[in-house]
Amino acid sequence: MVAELIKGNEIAQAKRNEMKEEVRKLKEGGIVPGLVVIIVGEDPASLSYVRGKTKACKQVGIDGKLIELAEETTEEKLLAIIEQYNNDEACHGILVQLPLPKHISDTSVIEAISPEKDVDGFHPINIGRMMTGQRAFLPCTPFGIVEMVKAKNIQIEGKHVVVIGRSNIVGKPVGQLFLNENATVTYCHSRTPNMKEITRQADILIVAVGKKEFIGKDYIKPGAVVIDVGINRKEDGKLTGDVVFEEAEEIASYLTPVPKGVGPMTITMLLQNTILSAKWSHQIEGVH
Ligand SMILES: Nc1nc(=O)c2c([nH]1)NC[C@@H]1CN(c3ccc(C(=O)N[C@@H](CCC(=O)O)C(=O)O)cc3)C=[N+]21
Repeated sequence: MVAELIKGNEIAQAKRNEMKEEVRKLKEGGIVPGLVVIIVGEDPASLSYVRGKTKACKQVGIDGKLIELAEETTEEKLLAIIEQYNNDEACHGILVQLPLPKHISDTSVIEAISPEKDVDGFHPINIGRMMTGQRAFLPCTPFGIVEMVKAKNIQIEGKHVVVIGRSNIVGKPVGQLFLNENATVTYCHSRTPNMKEITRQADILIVAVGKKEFIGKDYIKPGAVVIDVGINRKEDGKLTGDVVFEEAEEIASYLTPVPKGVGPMTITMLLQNTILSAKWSHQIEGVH
């Protein structure tokens, strides 16, 4: 079997074209969705990611503002800037790029963002709302993964989803979202014995371990759907995932590539959340 690729970049582009139209209509009603992206420090990879985010905003007509702060910026100063945008009606979404410098607490920063502008879906209020099935901003990478599986008309209800990884940003919430879609969900992680025995039961295997080409074909049930969330750089500078692509391709039914898989979906769901936030702030209903 040769797996069919789930091309995140194409699904993302189709969604962005629809969003363009949605934003155009909102603007006719005087609403301009606005996103503020804040980065602290000069890490080149992080800078390139946030520039990608503001470029994507422009593509769909969202007013994207990038704030670049020096590495030495104090936590107090960052919190003051967040407070300024919490109180700015033209701003519907605030994203502070992670990781932050060591002298700034991620938790303090995430909790300082108004839950109504937390388009990353990282605030404990949004995590709680997601868990209890209330209206919430869903975290972008997990949300994008569900959307790309749905775009391929792959059934989720009743399927066994195995998540490898338990980060707050990807692993934990992606399992929750698939549970909300009526899947049976199992989590594996670094302390799981006999991991292969579990992952080989997965109908849908979601790999978010952060280790280059860690998952080979021996972890995959023939015909499984494999979602590779990893982004790692190889010695030759090329990007690769947490899955050995050529091996997974031989055995899976569907597979996401890296790059052009989950990454572009993450950014697209950020745009989606910003548009939703603009609607919700004007009491316009909008669904995920
Ligand atoms: N507050 C916050 N929110 C985030 O959503 C967030 C963050 N911090 N910190 C870093 C991670 C990483 N992340 C990516 C999003 C898209 C691509 C992406 O589009 N990647 C392209 C390739 C890009 C390239 O060529 O380097 C692809 O996979 O095709 C990658 C990485 C969002 N993150």
